[in-house]
Amino acid sequence: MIQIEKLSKRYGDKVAVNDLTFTVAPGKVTGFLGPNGAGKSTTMRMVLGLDRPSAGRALVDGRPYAELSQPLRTVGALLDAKGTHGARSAYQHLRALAASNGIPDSRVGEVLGKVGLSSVSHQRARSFSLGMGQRLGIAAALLGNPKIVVLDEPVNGLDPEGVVWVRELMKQLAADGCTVLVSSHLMNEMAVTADHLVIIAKGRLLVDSAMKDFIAQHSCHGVLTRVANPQGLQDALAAEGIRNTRLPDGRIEAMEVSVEEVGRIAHSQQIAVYEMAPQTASLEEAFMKLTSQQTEYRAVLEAKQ
Ligand SMILES: Nc1ncnc2c1ncn2[C@@H]1O[C@H](COP(=O)(O)OP(=O)(O)OP(=O)(O)O)[C@@H](O)[C@H]1O
Repeated sequence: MIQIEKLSKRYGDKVAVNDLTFTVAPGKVTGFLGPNGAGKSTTMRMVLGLDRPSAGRALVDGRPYAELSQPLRTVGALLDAKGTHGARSAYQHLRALAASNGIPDSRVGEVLGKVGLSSVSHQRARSFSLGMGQRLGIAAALLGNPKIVVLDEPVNGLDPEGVVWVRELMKQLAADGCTVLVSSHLMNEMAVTADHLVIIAKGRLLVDSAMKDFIAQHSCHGVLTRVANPQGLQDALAAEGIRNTRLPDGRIEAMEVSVEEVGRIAHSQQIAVYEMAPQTASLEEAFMKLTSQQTEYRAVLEAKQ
């Protein structure tokens, strides 16, 4: 388990993390989301003892990271994929990490196989692509067979096959009882990976909820329909208690209803239907809406003259 308790971090005048409290439970993948500059990496760095909190504390397995005697055996982390010694081979890099944490050499070959780098294990890490570097970082995180895994943007730079692999790996770790904290910018990716969701913006907690509750609350379904008699359809929908609006182009948007239901209602009124399309507001949109007022860095598109 990871416990974040009233955690804050200031850099001079800048408050990067602001009075954050949440718990990351075992047996689940917890997605940690927020826009650029929200404070995700800073929080993870404090969990891993790489940054000192200005206030509050972060506990790993009930203790601050600094008090763990063989930390890689308790918590594995992927923070910066370029954090490897470029002149070393993948094998040498992992062997050095294993030696400093009392982990047998045999484990190095195992994790290299697990992340698919066995065939390049003697190449210098410097020659690795971004995706291979991510795989090596994940191998390092898994080296000590830890019960807690912290991954900062693990799918960054991975090809689609790699993205699916990381997703399955995290689910497997959670199924084995591990505590998995994974940061991302991508709400849709988290929706299919994480069981629990923590969203922060400007260092503050916005959402701490089961993923299924967040999805139920924020993905709204509707149907867009073009018919011969818009007013007739609107009246019929309203008579069945279905919220709807007429768009400027005359199409009817019905909320929280299926295509089949709207089709049945139109048919019952003998209204000719020319077009129907299901509408789903994406979770990505919900995430952007939630964080839009809280975004630290936003690109400004210049209007065309
Ligand atoms: N060492 C530092 N010195 C000064 N400011 C910092 C430092 N590290 C982070 N910050 C600032 O703290 C804020 C939070 O940064 P952080 O990297 O934790 O955000 P993030 O959510 O991980 O962002 P991203 O998604 O872009 O990686 C940012 O405004 C950042 O500029």
